[in-house]
Amino acid sequence: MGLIEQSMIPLNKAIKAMKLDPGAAAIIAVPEKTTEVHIPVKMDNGKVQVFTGYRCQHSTIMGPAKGGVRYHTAVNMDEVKTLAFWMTCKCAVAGLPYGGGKGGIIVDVTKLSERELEALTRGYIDKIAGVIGEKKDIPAPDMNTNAKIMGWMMDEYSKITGQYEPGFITGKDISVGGSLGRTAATGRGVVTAALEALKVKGMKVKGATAAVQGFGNVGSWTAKLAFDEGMKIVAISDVYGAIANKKGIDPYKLAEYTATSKGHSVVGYPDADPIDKELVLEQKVDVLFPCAMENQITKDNAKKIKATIICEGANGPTTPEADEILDKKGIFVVPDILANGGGVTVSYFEWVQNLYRFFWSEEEVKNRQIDMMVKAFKEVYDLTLEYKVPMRVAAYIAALKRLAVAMKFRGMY
Ligand SMILES: NC(=O)C1=CN([C@@H]2O[C@H](COP(=O)(O)OP(=O)(O)OC[C@H]3O[C@@H](n4cnc5c(N)ncnc54)[C@H](O)[C@@H]3O)[C@@H](O)[C@H]2O)C=CC1
Ligand SMILES: O=C(O)CCC(=O)C(=O)O
Repeated sequence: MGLIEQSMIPLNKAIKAMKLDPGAAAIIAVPEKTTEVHIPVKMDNGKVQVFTGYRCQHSTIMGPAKGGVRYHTAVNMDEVKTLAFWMTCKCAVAGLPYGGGKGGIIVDVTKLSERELEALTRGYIDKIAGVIGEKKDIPAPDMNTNAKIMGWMMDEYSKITGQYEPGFITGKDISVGGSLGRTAATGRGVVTAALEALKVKGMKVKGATAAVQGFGNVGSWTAKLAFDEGMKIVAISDVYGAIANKKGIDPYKLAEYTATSKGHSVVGYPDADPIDKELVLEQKVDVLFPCAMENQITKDNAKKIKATIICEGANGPTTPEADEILDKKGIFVVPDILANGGGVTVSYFEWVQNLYRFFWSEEEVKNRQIDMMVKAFKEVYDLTLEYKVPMRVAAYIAALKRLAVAMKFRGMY
């Protein structure tokens, strides 16, 4: 089954449970606009290489499209469309005045020099400039993109429009209009959601055990902030391998290690033992945080999962077949479109600050983010009780309720 079809399964369950109007359901099932571009880059060896990139605006029903840009070899149009659809639902669950968008380039960033990466980034913006903008579609970071790349994108777009354009992109460095708290925001939201889930399950936070898949932006900040709450991180993986320590891993020390390790990998960290990376998902822990990428928890490994709670930092880490298995096992799953909405929430704060040219303190950003996440969690949890559906379906119901009202008032159905 392709990613788009997979993503329609919980959506259709929500549509059925809430008896959504078929017209509204049909609108939400497809993206508004997709763009494919080809970007020639003069490489350091003097030869030209042409890269393929995408941008998809799934929806602008509730506001401009919003969502990150991914640099990865597995990027394809279906993936970008699905990620954009998830952004529409995520923004609606969080109550943000945005639709959903996403972009990506098929590229292995480890094979590019800094100059090639910058040329590719600027070339991508040149090609998609017509379909993005502060009031149209606002990009942000995703896998293998970061504040430096957002800065190049902002600079290129500002050159194209002939004016300073901080509000066209979020996840920027503070010096060019970024928001305090954005780098840690997705992890902070994931941990906020996990704390709410522990509360619902009547479990203690201090000493609760956790395993984290992925140690990039989302995984590393999830691990650090969970550690700050007193949780014990017993296993962590990345694309290269995994480490475990029953006594707990200090993610701050691990981040110091990965700052200079080969490929910035957790592999070789001296205060833990190496384990098979698949085993991270199978640890007997209170909370499992999948923070890498889609389709990691499948029908093959779901049976072996022993966590009490799964809190999804990544987008789409669990396949629909796995979801059914986890549900039967009674595992409490906090779905991606709720759990990882902290990143786009603080992106929204960044955009607001850019529009006003007035900046908030980190404390203000954090408090507002936590308030919004706790409210969204409660709304979704109440819907699980009302409709007797799992948290994932309840999250789609929360999103569809908002989208349906907006569509109605726009006269779309
Ligand atoms: N950066 C953000 O603000 C947000 C990101 N997300 C999602 O979170 C996930 C991670 O994104 P980032 O942390 O930004 O990316 P990143 O590129 O900073 O980190 C990705 C991490 O996952 C690891 N990884 C990749 N494949 C793996 C595998 N098969 N097994 C174990 N580890 C693997 C990589 O080694 C790296 O440590 C993605 O699904 C992304 O769409 C969701 C919301 C916001
Ligand atoms: O910060 C944003 O605008 C979007 C982050 C993102 O791409 C995501 O939540 O998947």
